[in-house]
Amino acid sequence: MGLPSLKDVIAAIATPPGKGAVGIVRVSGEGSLELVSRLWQGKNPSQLAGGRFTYGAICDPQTQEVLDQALLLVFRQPHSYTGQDSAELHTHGSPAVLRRVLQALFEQGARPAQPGEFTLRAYLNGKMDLAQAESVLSLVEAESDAARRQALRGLSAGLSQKIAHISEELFTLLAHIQAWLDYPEEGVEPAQIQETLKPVLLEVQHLLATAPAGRIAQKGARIALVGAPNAGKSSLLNALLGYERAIVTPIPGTTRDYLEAPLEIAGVPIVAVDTAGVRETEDLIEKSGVERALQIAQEADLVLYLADQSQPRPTPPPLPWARTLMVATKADLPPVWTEHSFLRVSSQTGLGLEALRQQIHQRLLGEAPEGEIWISNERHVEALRRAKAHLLEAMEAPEDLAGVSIEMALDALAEILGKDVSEEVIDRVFRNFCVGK
Ligand SMILES: Nc1nc2c(c(=O)[nH]1)N(C=O)[C@@H](CNc1ccc(C(=O)N[C@@H](CCC(=O)O)C(=O)O)cc1)CN2
Ligand SMILES: Nc1nc2c(ncn2[C@@H]2O[C@H](COP(=O)(O)OP(=O)(O)OP(=O)(O)O)[C@@H](O)[C@H]2O)c(=O)[nH]1
Ligand SMILES: [Mg+2]
Repeated sequence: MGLPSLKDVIAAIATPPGKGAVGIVRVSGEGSLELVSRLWQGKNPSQLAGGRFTYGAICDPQTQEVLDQALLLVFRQPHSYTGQDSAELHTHGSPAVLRRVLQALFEQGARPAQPGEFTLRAYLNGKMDLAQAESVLSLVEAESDAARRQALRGLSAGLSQKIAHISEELFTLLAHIQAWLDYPEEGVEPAQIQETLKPVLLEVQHLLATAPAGRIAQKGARIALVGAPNAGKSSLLNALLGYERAIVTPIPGTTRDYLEAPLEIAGVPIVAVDTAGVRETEDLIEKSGVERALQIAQEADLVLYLADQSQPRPTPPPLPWARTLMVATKADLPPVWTEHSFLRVSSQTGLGLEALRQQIHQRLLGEAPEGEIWISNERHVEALRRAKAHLLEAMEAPEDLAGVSIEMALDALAEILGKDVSEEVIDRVFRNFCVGK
């Protein structure tokens, strides 16, 4: 295995498959401008200023056939995305054109780029750290505004700066401990290990606490609507969606199987799951619907437990209460019971719906402060957990041993930025990229 060579000229189509207004072929590597110039009719790419477009034609050097009229964008190392000489051919966005252009580049000696290889080069050439490269991938995959915001923050080195700051404090402490151990007679004050580590540990814990919100901003959340038959689950689903997705009738037991519908709340993509009303039943179909409902509630990121406040209060089913929002439905009808912990909502009049949306947003993302970096990457979570464990060790350890734990914490933090990581780690990160990125 091993990482691909940095030396080759690599080429790939950077735009998505299919027809588009414009298609882009990316080329990067030492000699890439010279290679492209053999296909280019127009100003000589080797003499173009970096970061500038020029208009011309792409020609097959073997047949002299014009493949397309195009724009050529040139970058000169180190001032490019990859840090190497690079070029982009902006053609008409036709698969037939793009295929031929790529073919001609291969015939001139370029090789197909592997998934993420342009960004891999950017990382290996020091244009970005590993956490930023991962943000590139997150940004490309972002399907919601919340995800886009988070990824962009990571790409702008938000996390990298935080990690660098924490690491600096640890390096300073380490140096102090070393000095104190090495020159005990020089009057070096003993390091205040616990006092120094406490705020650092808090920062790490703070970052870790953003992980659930970060994951939800990135991937979205599943919300289960659960409650007794006729509680108004399907009606609430429809009200949240703004259209009649689920069947609503006055007959208890209308919804028998679960039903999923996508919606967005405050920029977070959500899958709302309407479920069968939970009750004791001998009906085999309904029974498995009820079992499913309870299962879905256990697996959901958030549960809405619905209870009809115009009817005697039902006995609640077993639910993950820490992740459950309690909703009193049919608030337009006179209440038989009231309870402060329940949010009153009417699907019929829309009363309380906005408050419910806010509560949902708050419960899903509330712990993580807006405007700050949120951890959304499992690799980062895992490394931060290790750093935290080593910091806790260091706080317990005698002075002469604390340094070892601090060093291990530093190693874990460095992994996030991709310093001294194995090829396997790098390979695992870039494997998920698309070709051309
Ligand atoms: N056509 C096109 N659009 C694109 C990209 C691209 O590569 N090509 N990008 C890629 O994914 C993103 C933009 N990111 C980029 C980041 C750095 C450089 C770059 O050339 N940086 C140099 C020079 C900067 C300068 O001229 O001031 C550098 O950092 O030294 C280019 C694009 C989004 N849009
Ligand atoms: N007045 C009033 N009636 C409501 C409201 N929400 C639901 N209903 C009525 O309550 C009945 C049951 O509503 P559904 O939404 O089907 O209830 P459900 O919880 O999905 O019921 P199952 O699928 O049987 O478990 C229907 O007749 C609805 O019209 C509300 O906000 N106000
Ligand atoms: Mg229903």
